[in-house]
Amino acid sequence: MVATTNQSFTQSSSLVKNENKLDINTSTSSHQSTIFCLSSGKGKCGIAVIRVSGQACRQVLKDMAQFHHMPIPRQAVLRKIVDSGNGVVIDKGLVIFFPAPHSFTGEDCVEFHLHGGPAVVSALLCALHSIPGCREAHPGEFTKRAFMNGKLDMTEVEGLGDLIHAETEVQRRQALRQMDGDLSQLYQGWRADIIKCVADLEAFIDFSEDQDIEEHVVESVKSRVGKLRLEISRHLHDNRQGERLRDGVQVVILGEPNVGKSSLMNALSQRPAAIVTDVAGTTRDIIETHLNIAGYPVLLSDTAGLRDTADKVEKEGVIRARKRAEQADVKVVVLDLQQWQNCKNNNRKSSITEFVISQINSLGLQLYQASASSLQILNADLSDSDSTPQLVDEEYCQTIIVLNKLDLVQGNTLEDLKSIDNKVLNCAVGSCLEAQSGRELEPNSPVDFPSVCCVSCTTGEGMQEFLAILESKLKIMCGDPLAGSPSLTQARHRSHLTKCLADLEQFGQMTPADDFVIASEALRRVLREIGKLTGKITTEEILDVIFRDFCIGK
Ligand SMILES: Nc1nc2c(ncn2[C@@H]2O[C@H](COP(=O)(O)OP(=O)(O)OP(=O)(O)O)[C@@H](O)[C@H]2O)c(=O)[nH]1
Repeated sequence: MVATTNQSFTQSSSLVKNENKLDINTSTSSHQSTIFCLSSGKGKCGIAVIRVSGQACRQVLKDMAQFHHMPIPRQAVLRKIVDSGNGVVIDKGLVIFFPAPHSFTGEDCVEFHLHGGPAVVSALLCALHSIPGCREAHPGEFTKRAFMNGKLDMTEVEGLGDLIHAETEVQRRQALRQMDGDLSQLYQGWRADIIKCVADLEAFIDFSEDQDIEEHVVESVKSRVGKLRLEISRHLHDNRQGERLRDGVQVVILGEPNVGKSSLMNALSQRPAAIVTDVAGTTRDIIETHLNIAGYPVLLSDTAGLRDTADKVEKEGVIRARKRAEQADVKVVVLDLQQWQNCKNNNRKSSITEFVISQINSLGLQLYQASASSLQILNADLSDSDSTPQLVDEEYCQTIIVLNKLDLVQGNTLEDLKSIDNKVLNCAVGSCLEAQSGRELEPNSPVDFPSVCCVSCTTGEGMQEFLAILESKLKIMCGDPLAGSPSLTQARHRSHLTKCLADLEQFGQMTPADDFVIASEALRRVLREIGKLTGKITTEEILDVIFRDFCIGK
């Protein structure tokens, strides 16, 4: 018998069926109660939206909005809304019916749009309570039902959760893309590829004794698995752009005492978040504030001034500052231009580059700029399945060097400063730092040198330029959520895909002498991991974790 394409297809579809056997029973059972909830915000407002989902919706429409025939689906109708228990009119408002399965949850759904007074809302909720089979929804229960009824997969559910929690414009864009199914499509595509590979391989195992078997089948599977391996590697080694955007970019302000770190923190957050005094060592602990900078979510940290000190409390502050520096996505290193002015005044020759380098050296901070992994991945050739790069997880961060107290620079020193080309300064400082880090730069590598800029926290001079640089660094760290293939956004995804990659790599090491049955089992494990990723295979425990972060009414 010859392993034909058709056989492969037949196997492929039976494989899908087997895969589906792994699913937990996700269909919503018909005896489930009907749920309702206030879906708009609490408190007095113009309009309140109350949603109902489940079998009792038709009864609700009859009893509370006096529909003897069901209204036209998805069309708002103005009705008097009545408490069917006592016949009292609650309010006059819009009623919309979404019959199953064409609703958010996949069940019959009703939406009431009423006046947003607390008494109206509470009267409607009480009236719904009295309808048999109706109860208030738990947090995220509408979405859980949508998931159970196959309306959304797990990544889309997570995208929806992120959309609800999105606080900045760029976060919103990423969440919307995920909710719209871009990530789901990517993972489903990978799953379909693996199903095809398993089918071909198993056809080969079953029919390999026949001389007519197409010899290239195994090689073709290996090559397709190799490509997939590279795609997943690329997706995993994206310098955590999507996760960073979801969780917030860690921007840490570092420097010696008294250089103006807290002043910069206050200027950025536009409030006196940190105490500013002329006493060196004022800030001891880490002070954090959440900011929205050009649509990017930022966790900004002010830290204790870095210096050797005998003071127990300050010492602990310095340890914390250094630890925080290690976790930073963007390091903002503040230097005091008055110190450079003093050098000049004392006739000590020092160019601004020399000053910056010597100051940074004395702080003892690591200021790497680009990760080797990102460079290798960027340069890898997708068409060559054997070129899976060896990935090195290296620190990846961006640095901005802020020369503060510009207002205190005068005379010739100011003239010197103004005559310097910023690009030349960036390159000079960058080259020195790279040389000191002992790393060799690859030619034409997309390495960003630290950016240097001059500001005065007192007068605000240079602050716009600093903000523009910070914005460009945030863009580099988070990427554009709408460009290219969708980003990995959650640690959960990372964990499943890392396991997939390990199994794909194991498969890639298979030799003709190996047992193909064991090799195909590795691919089946990949299928199971992708199933867990998209929620095809799940447990109540995982569902509880995912839905508990949803708000009531969603
Ligand atoms: N003239 C001038 N003074 C500044 C500027 N920025 C900060 N200062 C002053 O410098 C002093 C120290 O400022 P801070 O912001 O507390 O400095 P810090 O780096 O946080 O200090 P530590 O808490 O000791 O680490 C204060 O007296 C500020 O008013 C500036 O741009 N120009």
